[in-house]
Amino acid sequence: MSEKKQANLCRHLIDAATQFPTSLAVAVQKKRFNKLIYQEMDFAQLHQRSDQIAFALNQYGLKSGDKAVLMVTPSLDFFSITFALFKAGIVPILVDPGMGTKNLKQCFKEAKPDAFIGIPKAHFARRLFGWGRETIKHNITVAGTGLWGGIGLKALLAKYPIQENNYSMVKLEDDQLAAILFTSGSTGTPKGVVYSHEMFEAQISVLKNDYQIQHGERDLATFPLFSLFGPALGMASIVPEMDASKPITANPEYLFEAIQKYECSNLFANPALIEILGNAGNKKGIKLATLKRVISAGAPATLPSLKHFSKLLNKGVDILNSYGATESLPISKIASSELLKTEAITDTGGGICVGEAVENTQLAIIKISEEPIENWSEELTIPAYEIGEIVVKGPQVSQQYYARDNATVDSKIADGEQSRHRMGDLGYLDEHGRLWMCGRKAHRVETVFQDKTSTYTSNYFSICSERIFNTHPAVKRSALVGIELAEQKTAVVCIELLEKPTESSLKLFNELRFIADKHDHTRGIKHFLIHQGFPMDIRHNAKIYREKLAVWAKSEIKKEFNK
Ligand SMILES: Nc1ncnc2c1ncn2[C@@H]1O[C@H](COP(=O)(O)OP(=O)(O)OP(=O)(O)O)[C@@H](O)[C@H]1O
Repeated sequence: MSEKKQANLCRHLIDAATQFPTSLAVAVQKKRFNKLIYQEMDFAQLHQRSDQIAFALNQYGLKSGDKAVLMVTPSLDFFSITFALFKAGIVPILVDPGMGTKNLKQCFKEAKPDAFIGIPKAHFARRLFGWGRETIKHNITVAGTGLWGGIGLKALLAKYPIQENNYSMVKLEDDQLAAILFTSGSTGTPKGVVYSHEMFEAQISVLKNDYQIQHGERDLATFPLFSLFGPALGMASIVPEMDASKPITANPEYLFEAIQKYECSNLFANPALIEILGNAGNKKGIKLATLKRVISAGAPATLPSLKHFSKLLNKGVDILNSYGATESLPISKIASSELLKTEAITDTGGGICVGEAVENTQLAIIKISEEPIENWSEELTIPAYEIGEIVVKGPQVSQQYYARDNATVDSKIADGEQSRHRMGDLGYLDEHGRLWMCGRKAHRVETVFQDKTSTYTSNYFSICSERIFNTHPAVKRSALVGIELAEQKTAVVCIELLEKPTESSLKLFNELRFIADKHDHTRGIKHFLIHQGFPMDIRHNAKIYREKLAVWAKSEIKKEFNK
């Protein structure tokens, strides 16, 4: 049973501020007139400033249980405000601005925020698009004035100064709503994931025990949510000058400088950024000798880019590839040295190995289905090596979506006090208990072919089949989509080429058909199309918008048939 009203992850910040008040907690890199400058804050300052903000927010009328959209770029204020919200029991609503204005509007409609805390640009968009118009009562502008209809943070703090620094932090029940984090929406409208302090505590514990993060470390934090864990672990978060919602636009030089200046021991980055840093670093012969650990998360890793990036690291330093989702972060991990040994399996259709479960986490695979499952039973599990839907149970697993009862019913399975979460991802477990990821459930293509005498069915999985075609030397990446053709579901593979084609694509397609026929996971795939540049998510540059691609593929195939 959950303990009564004891939970607040800020207890870790208070511990750090007591034990090592003058250690660096946050450093933010900024570009000013062609120069990189740094703003810093120690643990005592972060604790004090978040107390001041929490107090002022309460005086301004915000109370525990209220919800506040937070659209502030990573900065000293971002850290202070986030910890202030947690201290005051105000629920931060965190969205990825990269998801687009239409999705954002829908998120705010569902989350019903009471307050909006943002930089001027965010307030401008709020007013322009009418975000949260129905419910927002308080507006606070960070790094700007109250021109936007509310109050500036500076003015707020001047108006309500805390008397003595003794803000009494709100404590919640373990499973009470602490934050709402929206998914990135690669398979539909983003969903608000309900976070509790118990989930945050479990994540902190995994970072300490599975990832061995220790007090005194310094992390180059390229992802805002992860950067918040730094101070909770006694680790300094070094935030580089970059747009965190578009990591692929980051300037590698800035990141290298920050790592070197602060002698960072940890780097947290998504696979797209790892690729960019690897390319730039190898060109310049850079060595990142202080890094002891690199954590890659958020999207499937590509093995060539891991190999490339590893050349910048000291011998023996691993890139830890983490698998998880907003609903459960992390679930499993595998070190690059292990992952590279699995390359041959991936290249022949065996999926990507995402490693073993992190502490206190149970993995299971169930039969693929779209039907809700009310109650868990061990009988639902299927044997090792059989591909099905990945199901996860553990203290870091969110128990529900916010205001999305249908999505909750579709993805949670009651199992005692905790629900299991259906990941919407397909995969299998091997005999060592390692998890292999085969693609998203929504991206599988089930084809049925009927002739006069028989019916033939084939199931194609995105990661399994694409990694096979990606081995062709001309292919940069590929994307499997399903289209209706003559009333039959047909698998089509779209191809992005490494270089502009010099000859007819007929030869390439024949070679790809030959490859397809050699492997169980691709046998029967006959349709290929060349695409100039897939529609991708801007955060990861790894998640292909297949729904859009399928519409394009259908029209292209039709054109070919009509020729
Ligand atoms: N290491 C990894 N290897 C392979 N896939 C990964 C890895 N890490 C994350 N993923 C993919 O990313 C998904 C989680 O992403 P996220 O929580 O941002 O939401 P989303 O799936 O992009 O959005 P939505 O759920 O709204 O469609 C996982 O379910 C999985 O498909």
